Amino acid sequence: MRGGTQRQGTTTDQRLLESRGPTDWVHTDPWRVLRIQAEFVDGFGTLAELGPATGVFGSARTPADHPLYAAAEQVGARLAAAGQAVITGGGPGIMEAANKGAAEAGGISVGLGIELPFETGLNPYVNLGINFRYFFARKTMFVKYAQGFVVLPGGFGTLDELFEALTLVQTRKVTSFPVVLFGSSYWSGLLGWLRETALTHGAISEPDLEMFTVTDDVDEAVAAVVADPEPVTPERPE
Ligand SMILES: CC(C)=CCNc1ncnc2c1ncn2[C@@H]1O[C@H](COP(=O)(O)O)[C@@H](O)[C@H]1O
Repeated sequence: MRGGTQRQGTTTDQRLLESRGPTDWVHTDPWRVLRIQAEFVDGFGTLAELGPATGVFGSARTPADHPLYAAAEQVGARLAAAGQAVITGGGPGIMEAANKGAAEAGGISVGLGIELPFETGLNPYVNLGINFRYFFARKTMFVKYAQGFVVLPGGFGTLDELFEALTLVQTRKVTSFPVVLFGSSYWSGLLGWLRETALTHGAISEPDLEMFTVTDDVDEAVAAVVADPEPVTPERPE
């Protein structure tokens, strides 16, 4: 079967060679597939030889004078010192702090940027950057190239990335990622809800709650993702 539609009076190669003319065809879904494909090709090609890496997630809104910015910077620096590349969303706030720590410690500082209507661009501490149009392509890169995650306080974006990692572990799509929740007071409400509501409801099981390390200590956070001696893979109820 042949795909596409023939626009009245023009041919595909004519439209290709036409330098001005309407461009609406470029924006149709079948053509978008090529763009999506290109994002994967670009991402895989750029990151294939990255080596061991940790993802650091957290709020885009944390200001540079906030204690969590300093903590994320230290996390980035210690990860780099331990030979880990640091992968972030390449934006401001916690992402910038982790990239800064990694870059200034001489490490590989990866930023997987995303095109947003309120564009901020990659932060200046990214030394290996890719810009994505599609969140899902970008998220694949996070989970394909990072072997563990340190998640600092954040909003919807951070929660999305955290739960993506946890879902992949829970469903055994990946053997295991060590996941660190940094900032115990920030995460306590969510953890309490998971235990008291989601677990009680039967929506998750006890081992699911053992998938993460909760800490306020930079060294403990880094040790949990770097060493990971006995990664926890939760049992699925039969
Ligand atoms: C000032 C501002 C809002 C800039 C947004 N610029 C961004 N640039 C890159 N990644 C982002 C951005 N916003 C959200 N994200 C993604 O979502 C997470 C943070 O979202 P949030 O602030 O927790 O919900 C980050 O780990 C990142 O991967």
